Amino acid sequence: MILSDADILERLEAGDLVVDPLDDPELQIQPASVDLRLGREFLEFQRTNISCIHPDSEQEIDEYITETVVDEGDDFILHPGDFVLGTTYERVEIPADLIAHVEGRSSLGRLAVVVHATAGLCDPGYRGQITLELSNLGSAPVALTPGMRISQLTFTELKTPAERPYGSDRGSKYQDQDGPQASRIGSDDEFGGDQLERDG
Ligand SMILES: Nc1ccn([C@H]2C[C@H](O)[C@@H](COP(=O)(O)OP(=O)(O)OP(=O)(O)O)O2)c(=O)n1
Repeated sequence: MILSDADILERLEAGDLVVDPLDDPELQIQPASVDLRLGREFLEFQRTNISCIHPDSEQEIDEYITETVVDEGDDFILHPGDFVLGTTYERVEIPADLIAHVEGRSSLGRLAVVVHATAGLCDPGYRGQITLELSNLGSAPVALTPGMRISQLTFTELKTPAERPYGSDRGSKYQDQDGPQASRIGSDDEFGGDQLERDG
């Protein structure tokens, strides 16, 4: 079951679902979602210097990325073909019996701005800001203003609460993330072909 505006408000008031800060609930709580705003930090990917990223090398990923913090009153220009990581301004806490989906807003989709390239799921138990995978599929640069409502979160109730919510085991690489976080796939417990060869 997907939560409606009334359900969302009830869970926010109960305190187990957190969206913080929720400065303008009337504007941000939509019929069945909560609009989240864009933060000021961005991780940009260099176009040169690295010929190939090996996902199990966090050093290569970190070398390939630079951080930009947009000054108050300025915009971040997302150029055609760009892919950057942004962050929601709000921090969320998802209780063990809900799963949240990050969706783009139609108004930005109509400008060819995609808010999550692949991953759009916030696990039961997840706490932190949400990293946005921003890309511009259009042919004109688009100015993104920190504070603008950029994405929306929908909530689905699980049949039973998760037994091992996010944060309760040794995965959970992104728990309590603050600002955009680059891929930490290299921290996976089991990674790559060696494991497959051993299994085979
Ligand atoms: N666009 C997104 C999608 C997810 N998340 C956060 C909330 C998720 O609960 C957490 C982990 O997401 P995934 O399970 O999709 O990621 P991984 O499987 O790569 O990480 P882990 O191994 O930690 O589960 O990251 C995020 O910040 N931004």
